[in-house]
Amino acid sequence: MIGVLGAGAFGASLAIALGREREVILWGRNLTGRDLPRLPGAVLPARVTTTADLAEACRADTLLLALPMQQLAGFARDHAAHLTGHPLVACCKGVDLATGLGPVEVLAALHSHPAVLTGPSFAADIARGLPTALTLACADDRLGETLQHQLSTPALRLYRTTDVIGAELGGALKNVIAIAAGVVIGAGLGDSARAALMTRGYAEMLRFALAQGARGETLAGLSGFGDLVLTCTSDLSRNFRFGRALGAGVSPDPAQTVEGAATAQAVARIAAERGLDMPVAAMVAALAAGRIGLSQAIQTLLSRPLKQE
Ligand SMILES: NC(=O)C1=CN([C@@H]2O[C@H](COP(=O)(O)OP(=O)(O)OC[C@H]3O[C@@H](n4cnc5c(N)ncnc54)[C@H](O)[C@@H]3O)[C@@H](O)[C@H]2O)C=CC1
Ligand SMILES: O=C(CO)COP(=O)(O)O
Repeated sequence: MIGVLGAGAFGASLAIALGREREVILWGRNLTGRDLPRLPGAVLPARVTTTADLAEACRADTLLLALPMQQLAGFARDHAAHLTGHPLVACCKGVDLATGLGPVEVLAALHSHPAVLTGPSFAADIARGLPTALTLACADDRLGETLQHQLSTPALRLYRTTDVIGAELGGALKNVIAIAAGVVIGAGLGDSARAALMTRGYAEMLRFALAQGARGETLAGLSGFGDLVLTCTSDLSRNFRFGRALGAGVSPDPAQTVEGAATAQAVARIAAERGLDMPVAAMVAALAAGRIGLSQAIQTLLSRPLKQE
């Protein structure tokens, strides 16, 4: 039995996808019956049971944590007694603002080798049974292989890596670049500018991740390049839409989970501390926090010194 903790859009979609193949229990703190308010119209398969009782959900063996990144540390701390010892798979994308840690490091006190599931995967697509491929990263490759088989379905193909840092940073950083891509489109700068921004943004992702010990090929894979392309080019992305609203000078929807906004603050701070050049992340952090306006943000990007690619 697989437990999915968090019944927002992504947790619900994973429960639907996995529940087509095997027994799943879906936990949400406000879950009532089988209603999925973050995934309107989606229906849970019969093999998915639902609960608002965390102890009941934690009778499952493997636990998938599909919570917003900035809630993960508090959740792990508050519910350590239920979570400790289970194989844990973090399904969130971001960097914890308070500590600068990724999801796997945040969960490290609860299991010796937490895993992370990341890559190009809109909840709406997953729930409809549309195909995609994801990265399952676990430092313990034997556990990673077990999880890979447990969590793969005919529509969800999981590729395995032991490069946890690379996988989680790819997922975290692509959201920051997606906000910037949204700004470019919202401000009417065009598709060519977006492609340039994505390319320079990818260079930033790689620079930051390599400095934290990631492998370059992980960033070039599903969890980095793959998710960057998806998120920077689709209206389904909340990070892209958030940036597009900023670029168009309208207020973003405050009800949406936009991981890249807090992650940009964390990444910009770490980059400044370590002397890493991350102009796109710094711009997104300043714009999202209201420290600079739109014209200054665009000017910052366009006035970078001329240098070798
Ligand atoms: N929606 C998507 O297409 C995808 C989302 N993700 C990632 O999944 C993570 C979750 O995102 P979504 O499910 O989309 O967000 P969401 O906003 O749809 O749902 C978040 C859920 O977490 C619950 N929650 C928030 N704080 C909590 C807490 N302290 N304790 C218990 N429950 C809490 C909320 O009640 C809500 O049900 C994010 O890190 C996101 O980047 C990853 C891939 C795709
Ligand atoms: O991570 C995602 C797709 O892989 C979802 O992106 P958003 O959080 O921007 O909607």
